[in-house]
Amino acid sequence: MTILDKILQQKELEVQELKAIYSGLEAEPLKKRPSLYDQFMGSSNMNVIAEVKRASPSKGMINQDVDPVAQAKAYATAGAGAISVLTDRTFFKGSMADLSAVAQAVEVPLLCKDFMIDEVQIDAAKEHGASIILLIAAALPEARLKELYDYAESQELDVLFEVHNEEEAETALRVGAKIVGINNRNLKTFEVDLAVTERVASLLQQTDRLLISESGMKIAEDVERVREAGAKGILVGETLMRAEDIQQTMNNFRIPFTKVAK
Ligand SMILES: O=C(O)c1ccccc1NCC(=O)[C@H](O)[C@H](O)COP(=O)(O)O
Repeated sequence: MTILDKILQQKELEVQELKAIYSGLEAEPLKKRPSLYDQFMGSSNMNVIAEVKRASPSKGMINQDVDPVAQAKAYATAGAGAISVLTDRTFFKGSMADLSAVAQAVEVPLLCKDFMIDEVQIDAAKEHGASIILLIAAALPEARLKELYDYAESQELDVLFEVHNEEEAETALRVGAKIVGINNRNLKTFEVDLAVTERVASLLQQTDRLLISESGMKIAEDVERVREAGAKGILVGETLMRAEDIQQTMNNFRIPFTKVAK
């Protein structure tokens, strides 16, 4: 069984618990946030989705004792275009409480980073202040992805639709995803390779589609590589969580889209 299978098995249990809490509840967002899509498409610099990530299956503990609010405020001050909060407890040591606390502290678009398999998780994400949810192509059959995509849109949430290979990119196209995250990390083997963005982005080039390259960004050269492939945004967890100087790291990543004469 892969780690993704184990995570999804755990999500089945969590969904049962959430259904007991959320049945019949009409979720309201805590506050209106700017659209991730509009903001990133209109930007002249690489956009960063900065992630609050305490731990992960591939790296173990990253920063378990982080104050998510202080971290998110530091990200926003440093110029993050959006913030991602990992809310999975079992494998990433996050929580919905982290999401709520961050939602009250920052104004930027906010991603509930979890493994969505049911509408009730989307309700919970919205209720805790998220303006974006994640759908992972590898996690569900296409018909179910489409249902959840449409449900999230009906709730006025943006969807980051995550793919890792050409086949999943085709799924993203058929689902009609406007914002596609290309994850450089293979969620089954943990291998990280920026060539994934270069390969998969070529199938998704369309002027009105927003491409985000996810995972494995460490230095400015990594960001230049995915910019060349067509990414308008990057999703960064570990490097920012370990950064001694968040502002400096963010400045290194927020490279311009037009080449600057030297
Ligand atoms: O990060 C993991 O180990 C992981 C394992 C299994 C499923 C998902 C996983 N991570 C989620 C992510 O995609 C990353 O948190 C995100 O893209 C940031 O990656 P990084 O900058 O490399 O921390």
